[in-house]
Amino acid sequence: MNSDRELVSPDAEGDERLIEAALRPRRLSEFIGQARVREQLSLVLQSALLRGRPPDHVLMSGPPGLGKTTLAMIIAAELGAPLRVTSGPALERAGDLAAILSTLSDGEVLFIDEIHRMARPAEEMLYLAMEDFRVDIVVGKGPGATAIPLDIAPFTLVGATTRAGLLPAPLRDRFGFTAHMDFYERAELEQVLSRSARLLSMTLPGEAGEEIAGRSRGTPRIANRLLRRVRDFADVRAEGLITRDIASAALNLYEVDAEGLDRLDRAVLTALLRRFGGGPVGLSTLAVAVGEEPETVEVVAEPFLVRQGLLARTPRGRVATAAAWAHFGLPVPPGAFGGLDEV
Ligand SMILES: Nc1ncnc2c1ncn2[C@@H]1O[C@H](COP(=O)(O)OP(=O)(O)OP(=O)(O)O)[C@@H](O)[C@H]1O
Repeated sequence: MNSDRELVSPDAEGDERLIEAALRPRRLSEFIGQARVREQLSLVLQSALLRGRPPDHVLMSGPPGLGKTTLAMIIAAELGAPLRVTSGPALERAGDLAAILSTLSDGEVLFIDEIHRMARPAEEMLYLAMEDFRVDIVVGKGPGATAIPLDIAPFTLVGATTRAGLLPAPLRDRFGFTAHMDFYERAELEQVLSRSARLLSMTLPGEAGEEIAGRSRGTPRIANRLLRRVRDFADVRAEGLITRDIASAALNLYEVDAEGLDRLDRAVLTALLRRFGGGPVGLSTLAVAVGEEPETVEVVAEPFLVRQGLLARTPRGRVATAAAWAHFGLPVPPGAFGGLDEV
């Protein structure tokens, strides 16, 4: 059975990947929300089609589960180009990347997920490939090593990262367009849910969709996952009938709270409030307190907590806001907020 962490985790695993594939929008016009990114991207793609040239390289940044992979697939579909998919951690050596780059076809879209986790030598090879559509294949070792230049087909790189700040400037600068993906509004998630319900042949009344959307952590992947748990609950306990109350009972059962906070979000806030008096406290100290890697706390939990106005990142460390104290029904102690009246 799923733990609440798995249920609201923004990462997809196993069978979920298959269901996700079925629910993915295929064209830009079907993609819900992210209006600004959609419009910007549409211009980049249309002008490339007009010129008959591959568009500039595209970087997408933002928390997991917001649709970066979906958009990469859409870019290829809109261009009518083939898509090659890889990820930063798979590119350990320059040779791994060279093998892909040298077999790209004209105009192909190369999607590198988690591009900030690519090994350094591969990254350096990518600079030249992005700029000049060329790679230098190094033959031999030591002083006798020679670089043999190899032309590659013009391609479009689509990179995705949850941590744009970790990308070295020379790599970041080689992208002609950066799409900043943000958490979805509740109304947008309602649209995602009603589209998914239609594709899954479910009847989802608006009020029930509203309830699920409000608990989806601003993330389409989580919305789709909660929808399936509500369907399970309705099938077993309510003869398949979904109402707001049934959705709410199902989500309570799975311990998804009214703001959609997951186990990690709650652990981070509880540690911050109870162990560190609301902060300020450094990221690594906070991460140790919840038994997670600092990167997980920073990438997975914090962006949503900041967006919900529950946590602030300050130069002196992480600070819980008045709303965080209120969320847990705790009184704000004197001297809270680390002396900052901003929060
Ligand atoms: N704008 C959207 N409209 C409808 N569904 C969406 C949208 N964005 C994402 N989804 C749904 O959410 C799921 C997750 O999206 P996707 O895999 O593209 O996220 P991601 O940002 O690439 O996450 P990760 O980086 O973890 O792979 C997809 O299956 C898709 O069904």
